Amino acid sequence: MDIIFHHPTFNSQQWIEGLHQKLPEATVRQWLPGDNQPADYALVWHPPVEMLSGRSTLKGVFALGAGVDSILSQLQKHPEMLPKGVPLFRLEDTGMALQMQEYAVSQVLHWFRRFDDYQALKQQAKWEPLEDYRREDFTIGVLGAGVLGGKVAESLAAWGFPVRCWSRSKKDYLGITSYAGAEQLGQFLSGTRVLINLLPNTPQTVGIINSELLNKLADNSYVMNLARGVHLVEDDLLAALDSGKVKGAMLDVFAKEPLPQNSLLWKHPRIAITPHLAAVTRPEEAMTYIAKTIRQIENKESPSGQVSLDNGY
Ligand SMILES: NC(=O)C1=CN([C@@H]2O[C@H](COP(=O)(O)OP(=O)(O)OC[C@H]3O[C@@H](n4cnc5c(N)ncnc54)[C@H](O)[C@@H]3O)[C@@H](O)[C@H]2O)C=CC1
Ligand SMILES: O=C(O)C(=O)CO
Repeated sequence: MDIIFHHPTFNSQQWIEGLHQKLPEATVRQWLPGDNQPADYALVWHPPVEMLSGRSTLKGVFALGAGVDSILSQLQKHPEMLPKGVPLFRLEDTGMALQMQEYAVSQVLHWFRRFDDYQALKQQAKWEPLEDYRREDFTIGVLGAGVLGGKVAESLAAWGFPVRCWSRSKKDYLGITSYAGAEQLGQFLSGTRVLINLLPNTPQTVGIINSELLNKLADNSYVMNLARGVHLVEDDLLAALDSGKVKGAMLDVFAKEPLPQNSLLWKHPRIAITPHLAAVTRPEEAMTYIAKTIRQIENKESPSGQVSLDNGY
């Protein structure tokens, strides 16, 4: 079995050795330009078109992340990159859910305990105890309740917050109110105090966090974007912060990354920023999942994690 690997920043040797340990029968090699030798599987992130083009003998392509928007947009321009019938897989959790939970829970608690307000008071050297927020006024809404959003919702419910989620179809997470489809988006937003975005980037979700949506949230709401920058209309967020509708935002992802130096987001006192690291690929867990999936494909079983090209995620 031959496996080719390409990632613009990962340590290829670590992956080649790690995969070989988990799949001793496999020959794993870093793909280099000009290599058109046979391959059964390809592990990729931002692959050059020529790496995959015409490889009709592939049994599977693995994206080395959870979001497949960049590879799907490349495919739109170069459909020959994924020969017909070759399944595309993505990383399902593989250690990312825990990272997302850490990120979301710590920030929600930061807002809930009013540390943002105390930080502002501290700037003025003011000793001023504020009224506590109540959990019942702190409903959390998770946009996109899939592998990551579902786990984030569950971890916040465990802290006693009222939690709701919104997705394409209804979910059955314990203690979480589930809304589905465009027709229930308004209901989901009404009364939501903290909005956490974990949607995939598809034509249906681009620009979803805009003025119209923000205006439907509870007053003094908070926005956390952990999915993709294109989900959020940055100017609309700035306007909602300035009008007072939104009290604070925590952003991990941006329409343009790295976030340009002249972006107004940097300077806004009520926007916190992290450089797209809410959840990163953990090599050990990712390799375990990929090795398991390859074995399932070889045994003609149906593994989970296959991307639906029709749904776009
Ligand atoms: N900031 C970061 O470091 C990271 C960001 N991500 C982002 O998180 C996203 C979510 O990842 P997963 O939970 O693994 O994806 P998933 O595919 O398991 O979940 C997606 C959820 O969104 C819902 N959804 C999709 N289209 C919808 C629509 N039009 N209307 C309503 N609901 C819709 C689905 O029903 C599903 O519940 C990824 O696509 C990626 O963009 C992922 C990993 C790290
Ligand atoms: O896996 C993903 O989709 C990511 O955004 C990783 O940072």
